[in-house]
Amino acid sequence: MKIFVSWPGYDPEDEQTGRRLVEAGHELVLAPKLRARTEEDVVRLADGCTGAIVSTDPFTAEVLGALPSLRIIARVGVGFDSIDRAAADAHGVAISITPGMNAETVADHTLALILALVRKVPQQDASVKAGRWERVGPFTPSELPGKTVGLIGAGTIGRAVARRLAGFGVSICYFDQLVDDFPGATKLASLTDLYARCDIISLHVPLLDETRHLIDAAAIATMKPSALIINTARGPVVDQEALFVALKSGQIAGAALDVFEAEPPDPQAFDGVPNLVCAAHMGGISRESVARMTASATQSILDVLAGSMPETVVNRQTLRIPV
Ligand SMILES: NC(=O)C1=CN([C@@H]2O[C@H](COP(=O)(O)OP(=O)(O)OC[C@H]3O[C@@H](n4cnc5c(N)ncnc54)[C@H](O)[C@@H]3O)[C@@H](O)[C@H]2O)C=CC1
Ligand SMILES: O=CC(=O)O
Repeated sequence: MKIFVSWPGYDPEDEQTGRRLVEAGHELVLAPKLRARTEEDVVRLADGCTGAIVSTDPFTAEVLGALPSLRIIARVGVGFDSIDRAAADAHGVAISITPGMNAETVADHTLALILALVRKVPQQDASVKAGRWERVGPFTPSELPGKTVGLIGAGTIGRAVARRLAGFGVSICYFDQLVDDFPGATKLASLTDLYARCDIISLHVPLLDETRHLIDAAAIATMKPSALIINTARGPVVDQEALFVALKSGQIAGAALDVFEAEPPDPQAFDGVPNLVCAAHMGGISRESVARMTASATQSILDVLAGSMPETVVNRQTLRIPV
């Protein structure tokens, strides 16, 4: 069977991944490395394929309707908001993810972004390289002990972030309707409460209808002027335009974005936006996590196409047509 591969971490010669698929009799259809693929790109490139190993390519209802051979989409990662689950259920397309394989990586990245903001690392880097030696002044950093960190979403990644923060002398609170048991962190009854109390607000929710633009102009207006926002969840959880307006006016103190409303973002959007640290959706990426996730996605493809339904398939209970 033909397997569409657009995940950039895929090595067709690797013994744990590409070679295993070929040895099992499958043919790899390697997508060209594009900055972003449109729905038309996916339909054209994955035409006739039975499996797909992907990152954030759009698998909308239209795309799924146009790819009738497809039986499994293996999402390398955990957030599968780029795949229309209801349409996949209706068309009998299994969606697998790689649970728990990049959570610690995202938590490391979140701490890196928090520390970069608090310690003003990017500004110091630019200043030293420009031949300056500014130690006390506008770039004087702050410190973490004594600060209050608010986690929105206390699932796998939120908790991994909290474990790391435990050594920094901060108070940790969180908002997550589904989580009551979170030793070392205080549950808050509302987001309003969290915005009012926290110095650092870190997002760890999936992108859902109710989390789209969770942080908007109205939410930002209730935060402390010293607040820092860190988004390693999904770009549309934050109203990016409202955030940039707030940073420019000094309504809040800084932000770090690993994810953007459109990826890759238009660099012109950053013009004149101060105290913004950016990364290229790198939260879940490390040498180690890429190897783990790619092997897991490969295994899911092999299992499903051999007729079994592994636990990595998130819609195994709701598929309306058996794969
Ligand atoms: N930047 C990156 O590379 C990566 C980003 N992610 C993103 O991080 C998200 C979280 O991942 P996990 O922690 O593994 O997911 P998870 O499912 O373990 O935890 C998510 C938590 O969010 C909570 N939640 C859902 N809606 C909420 C709301 N409206 N308000 C407050 N809490 C809410 C849930 O109850 C759950 O406890 C993923 O869905 C994905 O979008 C994940 C991996 C890598
Ligand atoms: O964005 C990455 C993921 O694992 O989700």
